[in-house]
Amino acid sequence: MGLIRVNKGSKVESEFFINMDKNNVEDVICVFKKIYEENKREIEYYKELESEFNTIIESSSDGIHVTDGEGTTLRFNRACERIEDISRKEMIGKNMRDMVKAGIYSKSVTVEVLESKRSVTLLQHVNGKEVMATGTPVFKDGRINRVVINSRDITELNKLKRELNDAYTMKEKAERELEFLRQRETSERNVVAESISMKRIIKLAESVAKVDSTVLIQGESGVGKGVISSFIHKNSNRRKGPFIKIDCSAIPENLLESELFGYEKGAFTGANNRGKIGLIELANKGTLFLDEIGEMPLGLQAKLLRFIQDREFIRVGGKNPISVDIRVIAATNRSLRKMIDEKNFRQDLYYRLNVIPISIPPLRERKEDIRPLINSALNKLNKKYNFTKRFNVDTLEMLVKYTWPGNVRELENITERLIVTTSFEEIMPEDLPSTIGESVQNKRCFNMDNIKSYKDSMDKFERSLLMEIKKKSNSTIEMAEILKIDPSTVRRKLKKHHIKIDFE
Ligand SMILES: Nc1ncnc2c1ncn2[C@@H]1O[C@H](COP(=O)(O)OP(=O)(O)OP(=O)(O)O)[C@@H](O)[C@H]1O
Repeated sequence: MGLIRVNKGSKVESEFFINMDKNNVEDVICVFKKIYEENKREIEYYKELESEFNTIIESSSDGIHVTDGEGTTLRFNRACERIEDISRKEMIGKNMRDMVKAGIYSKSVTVEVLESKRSVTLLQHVNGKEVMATGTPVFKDGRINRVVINSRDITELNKLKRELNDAYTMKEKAERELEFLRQRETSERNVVAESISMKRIIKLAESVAKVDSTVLIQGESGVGKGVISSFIHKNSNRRKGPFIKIDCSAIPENLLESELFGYEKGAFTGANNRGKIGLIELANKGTLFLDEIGEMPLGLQAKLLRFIQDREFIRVGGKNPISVDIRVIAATNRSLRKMIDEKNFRQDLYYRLNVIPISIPPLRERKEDIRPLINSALNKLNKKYNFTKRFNVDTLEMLVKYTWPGNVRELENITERLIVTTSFEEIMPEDLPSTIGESVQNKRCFNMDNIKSYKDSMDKFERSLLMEIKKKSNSTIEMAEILKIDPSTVRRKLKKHHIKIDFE
């Protein structure tokens, strides 16, 4: 027996022990002794490279999915698992054509790459998610050897896109509605101007609208100072800008300054800590309507005067002046001249405001406007309540004769009350509140100019008489006693005139 040592190959140093018996080989023992240092380093390098490669693939936040040339999954990184909500175990070794057949994927980018033999990007639906995937073929010897797919979950992105689109649509809708409401308001709120005085005011307002001069509108409460002021705005070049109305009498004195001029953060205790924009700033590029200017506290009048002179102001607690581009319209039902004499209104402010004075007369001085105003209110309210009510001629006559201390606002309120509280289509004089009936001296229930026939007049008289007596009675029996007729006759006549038997 002898041992022969053999060195074989260039990479591995090995020893062969051969057991020989008379020239015959009995046993061969082979011992691989040593790997060449050089090869060992090479293998370690490849191992390290593979581990680094795996780490990169696993740490990618985009999905990386690799299939072979048949579309069978070889690799499926962690991001893929998260994005597509499928575990690696379920994917490795599965063919993508089968996954589409099983309905897990809506379509497969791998299949499309294999068919088209080029890079493909498409939107896949996987487990209810929207996944944007790009597949790239890797060629070897002219054939596709691998398909590498990058995928990204765009469900969230699409959701945000949809929300953004919805927001845009809503914004456009709101703008259109606003425009529609503006137009409707102008047409529905057509300013009634039948009297010569109102016609003159409208003409003046139209020419004033073309310039930016400050306007002071004076007139009793409810005559339409607000209506004329918004008419000026709507007919001016600022019509697309804001129309900001400030009712100086409605805001408490201690809040008026910060409401008007705004404040900087920490300006006073209780102030919003981000500061607040004032109504004057909000009116930039538009019109500022200072209603009830007579109620502006004296202290604030000085600051308002400075603002009107320079179109610049400083927020409460602020340092830097802010400039705005606005037209100012002020209105009052008080005599500012008298207030100046009483030292309650600054004379210099009055002259700054009174550049273009407009004085709206009360309704009692422009009776021609009453009828069209009633008709306009009636149409508006009939539309609002879906009614078809109308005023009886005598009722209308009484309304025209009434002095309307509350002016147009009172007229609108009474019209609304009558429309809502009366049961019949035609609103009769008896339906009017007693204040109107009493103040209109002529208490006739019919108009001498409007007699159709004897019967019609007698009918009107009878109805009117019944309504008046009913107001004074608590039952049909009481009515019968006053009228000295039978209660059954009273009931029959009430029925004939459609008067409700509704005693409390
Ligand atoms: N000429 C008019 N045409 C149509 N409606 C009018 C007219 N004048 C006034 N009105 C209506 O009368 C009501 C009162 O008008 P407005 O508020 O403009 O009066 P005002 O003088 O500003 O009142 P206040 O002094 O109380 O502020 C509003 O509903 C308005 O639409």
